[in-house]
Amino acid sequence: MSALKGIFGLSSFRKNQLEAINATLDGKDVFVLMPTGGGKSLCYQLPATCQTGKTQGVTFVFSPLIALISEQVASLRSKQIDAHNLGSAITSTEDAREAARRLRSSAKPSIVYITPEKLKESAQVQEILTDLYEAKLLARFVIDEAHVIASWGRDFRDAYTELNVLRERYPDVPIMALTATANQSAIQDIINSLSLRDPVCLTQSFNRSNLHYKVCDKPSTKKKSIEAVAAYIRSQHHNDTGIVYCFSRNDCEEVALRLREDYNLPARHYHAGMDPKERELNQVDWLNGKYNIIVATIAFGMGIDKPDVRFVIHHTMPKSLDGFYQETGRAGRDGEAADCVLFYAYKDSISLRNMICSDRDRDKSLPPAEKKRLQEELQAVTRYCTNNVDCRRSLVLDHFGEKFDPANCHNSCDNCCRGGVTMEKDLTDETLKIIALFNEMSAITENFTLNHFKDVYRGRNNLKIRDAGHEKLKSYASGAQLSPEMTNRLMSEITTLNIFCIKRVPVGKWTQEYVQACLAGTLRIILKFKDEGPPKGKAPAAAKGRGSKNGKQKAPEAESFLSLYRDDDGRDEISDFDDMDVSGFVMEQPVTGAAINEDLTQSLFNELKKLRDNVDISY
Ligand SMILES: Nc1ncnc2c1ncn2[C@@H]1O[C@H](COP(=O)(O)OP(=O)(O)OP(=O)(O)O)[C@@H](O)[C@H]1O
Repeated sequence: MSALKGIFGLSSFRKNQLEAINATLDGKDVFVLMPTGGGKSLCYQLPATCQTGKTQGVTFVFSPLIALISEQVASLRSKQIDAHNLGSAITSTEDAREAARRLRSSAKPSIVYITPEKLKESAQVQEILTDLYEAKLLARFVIDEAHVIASWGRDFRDAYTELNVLRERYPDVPIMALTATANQSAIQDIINSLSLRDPVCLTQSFNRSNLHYKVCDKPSTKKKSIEAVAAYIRSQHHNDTGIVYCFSRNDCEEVALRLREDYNLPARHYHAGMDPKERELNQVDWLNGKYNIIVATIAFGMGIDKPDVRFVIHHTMPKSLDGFYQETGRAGRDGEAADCVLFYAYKDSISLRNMICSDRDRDKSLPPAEKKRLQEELQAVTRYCTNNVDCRRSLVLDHFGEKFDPANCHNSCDNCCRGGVTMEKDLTDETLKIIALFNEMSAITENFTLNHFKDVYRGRNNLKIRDAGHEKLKSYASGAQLSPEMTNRLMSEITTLNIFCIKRVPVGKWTQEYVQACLAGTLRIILKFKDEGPPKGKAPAAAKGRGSKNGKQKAPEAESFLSLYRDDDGRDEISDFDDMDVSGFVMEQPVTGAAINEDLTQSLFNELKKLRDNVDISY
């Protein structure tokens, strides 16, 4: 307790911190699962300052990012804690050399940070550890961001999985593993991989009760979408600190510039492609409050610990719910209310999907299993965005295997705030009709837009339909009884399920979007809708009023989902996700409508009919 106050300047422990500290001081292995911003660092930083534990000496912390390490070391040194950075495999800084010298001297540091790669590749580090072990001067090993051990694909870090050598080579040293993102099977993988012995498992809800979630329709042009972001910030968070996440580097720069120049908002950009000095300056200026708003790619995230972030806006949807949780996890770390607003556009999910499938930006193709995993992650986040019924909190937590009672949301997400009675509708028959219509249309027309397809399905009668002779088709108007909202939700679901996909073809400055068939599924299509009643609560604006002049909530200017297809030719600005910050994806050539064998389609159809009662997938 005296260290908590005297060194860290804190008055009380948060949930599970004291238990973790006592367990490691008692020489036990510990697994800690705490939500983002929960205070994991203290669980090992405080014991590192104690010389009363069962094991004495240096605490070694394995951390994935050198930037994160530098910040932690600087923050500990500012508290007069003897912390050092032993560095990464690729850097050999003066700091790292000094750390090695100190570890060999009699004045050993309390806590040393290192990347797993450095341990794997440096004979010198291995030698130092062996010497310390023999002298009984290793207090504990700490594996921060331990979910990396259980991650695969792009997040895979060979050296993380090889941390099992710690238990093999230094069996008497207690290990603590910490993470904010792991479901039950990942937890087990971590425990097995590190050979933790009868670990004290301290897990708690992933729920961040002070974060308020909302999804808004993203306007179809960049200008309008930036206007919507600016309107939201000005009306809800004027003068507040926040982060705007964009997918591409170009977007970051443009959004920050427009916010500054057109809306007089103090914004700067941050992405991995910037000059490192300028990037660091923008980060430091934001941390110090010189600018309130940072417009960033996901390069800005893990380890960002500014307590008073009052809003996180996704100008582009994230690629996964894990990413969404991590990124929104930067908000409200002081425990005060904060808003997480995601601007969703169907076209963004199509662009991201095309990227996952694209060979661009990659030297070699991703293995099919990896591509599939990325697509599934995107499907999950797309469903989160299009679901306007279920509690957002429960949707996010369900992703981590946690059951959350929406009654405990207390109207702090947009869906819980909406009134009305939830109804479930089995739309399997409608899906069959859509597939039938698609087959009839693609037999006489090579390319058609989703907008046009919807018009035919809903039985509209315009010149374009008559010119193509689509009003004469057997399945014309087969969806006439569905509301526009249901039609949109259903079309989105069909695309999410890969029954249809959208082919985007650049035509000069524009992109044409055409519907294509991918595969016919054997699924039941059940969607929930809300029978709108009076709203149950105000739309979440958790930190609403803070700095807002009149406290009135002005809804962000947003267009409806339908408006994305208002231009009948499916025209849209060409996405400039080409400069995204993540590396690579592989493109699967979509099957064209014309290429689909009719017999095959018919048999898939029959299968769908046959199996529909056996498979029940509800969303
Ligand atoms: N007992 C406490 N009382 C008050 N504030 C605390 C306490 N413990 C930690 N904090 C503060 O909470 C913030 C988040 O802590 P920390 O960076 O350790 O989170 P984390 O769990 O590592 O989160 P993430 O996984 O998102 O990085 C920090 O600003 C820290 O100072």
